[in-house]
Amino acid sequence: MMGGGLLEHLRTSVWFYVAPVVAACAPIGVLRTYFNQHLRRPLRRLLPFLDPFVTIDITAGDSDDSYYYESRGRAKSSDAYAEVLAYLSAACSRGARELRAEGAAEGHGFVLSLRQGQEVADEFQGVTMWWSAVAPDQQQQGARGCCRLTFHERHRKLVVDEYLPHVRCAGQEVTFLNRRRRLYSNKEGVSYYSSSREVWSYIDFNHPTTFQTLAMDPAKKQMIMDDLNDFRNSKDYYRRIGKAWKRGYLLYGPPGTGKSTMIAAMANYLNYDIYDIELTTLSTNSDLRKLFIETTGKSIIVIEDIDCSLDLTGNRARKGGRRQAQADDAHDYADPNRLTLSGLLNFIDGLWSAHSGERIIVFTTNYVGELDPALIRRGRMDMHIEMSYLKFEALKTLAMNYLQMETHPLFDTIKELLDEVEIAPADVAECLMVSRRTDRDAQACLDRLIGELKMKKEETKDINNKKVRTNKHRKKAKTKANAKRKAEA
Ligand SMILES: Nc1ncnc2c1ncn2[C@@H]1O[C@H](COP(=O)(O)OP(=O)(O)OP(=O)(O)O)[C@@H](O)[C@H]1O
Ligand SMILES: [Mg+2]
Repeated sequence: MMGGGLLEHLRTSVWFYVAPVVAACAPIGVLRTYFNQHLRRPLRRLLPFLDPFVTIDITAGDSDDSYYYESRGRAKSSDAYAEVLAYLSAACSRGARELRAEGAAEGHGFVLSLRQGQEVADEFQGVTMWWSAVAPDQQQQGARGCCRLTFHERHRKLVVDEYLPHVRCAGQEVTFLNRRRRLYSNKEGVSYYSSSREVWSYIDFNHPTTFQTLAMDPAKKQMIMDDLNDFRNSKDYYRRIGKAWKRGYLLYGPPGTGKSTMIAAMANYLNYDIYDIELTTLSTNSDLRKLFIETTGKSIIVIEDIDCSLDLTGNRARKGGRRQAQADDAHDYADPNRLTLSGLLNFIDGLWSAHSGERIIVFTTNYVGELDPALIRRGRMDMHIEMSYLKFEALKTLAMNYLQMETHPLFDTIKELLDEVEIAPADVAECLMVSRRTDRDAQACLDRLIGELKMKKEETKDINNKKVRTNKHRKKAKTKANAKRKAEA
């Protein structure tokens, strides 16, 4: 009765006839506004019941927007996109049927990635995630392609808190392994306002040396490799104890014993870049500071022949006690217009704490005794490695490198000679160099080495004889002088 009354009432209203016409003719925009204002929210609440899947797009970025992102503390989206692509390439592309191949930065291999439109599934903690490579929308100007992740709503927390960080981390690792490594050298005329491009120049680093080809005591070699491994895997440890993630190595020994070769082996072992600092081209502490700031993580910073680099050696030790040295430090560092030992120490200790990423610093020297103890104390240079003259075990490595031989009848003679003679690996390497690898050539190389060792033995004998003669002479002269003094008394 009441319903009939209402209908009657509406029929008398003009809107009863006009409203459907208005609705039919209403512009789509009006309907859309009505939908957005009144219907969208309730429908969205219904959506998870109908479609429980969530998607996240990681978009290809613009290489010019780095300042924007860095200034807001966010990673460039292109970085994240590249990392996701790298991750997918390594982790999931085996399951995909349509792939894209790009030449790898090193070697003759290819890096595979998903072709646009391809989908792959990835398992993480027993949960399946779906990835697809989405092509940019051709209709939209400036649209970019993206990697789209789809997962069930109930795994949202797992994806945001654990899966995506895992993807980025693994992607960074793959990108790092695929990159070309670099050997940087500092340019001249660095100022504090120079950009990183003006501070460092680089070439690709393709040194073939590995720990396997490095000739030295096998136990010592293993110890160094273990130490590097521990360092590489100790991110959490360094964070827990509140120290910068860095480690210092001092390599010392006579010329040609493999100090520079060891640095190349370290870089190859860790897959790090090398920053080679030539201190003599710098004039102030600020220049040095700038150089350090512009290094990246996962790198080895090298200062070769530190004993020859400016006046950074034993001055402080000679000047007086510890107190005097500290006073000198303060004075030196206060003077930014000079390059000083205290400036260098300060950068090694302090500056890195502010840097993220692991760094290794290596000093090399031929004269360890002449260095200021402050420069090489434990904590600054954590490990002191002596690169010594060649011993028989290390010779076997060189024989393998140069002649591809594990043993030879002449090895016994060589072993005996090596026990008596000091010879640098570089000199032995010279003897073993041969253009053709026939047995006859190998024999000739070993003969050459034996000749060289015998010659050195004679030289050593001569030197020792001379020393004995001089000592005898000195002793005689001393006794004579004492006797004369006694007689006079
Ligand atoms: N321990 C070693 N193992 C393998 N090769 C070596 C070794 N030491 C030297 N060599 C060979 O000798 C060459 C010179 O060695 P390297 O430059 O590493 O010596 P260094 O100790 O850095 O000398 P310097 O003190 O003069 O800088 C290397 O290119 C390498 O071929
Ligand atoms: Mg060297």
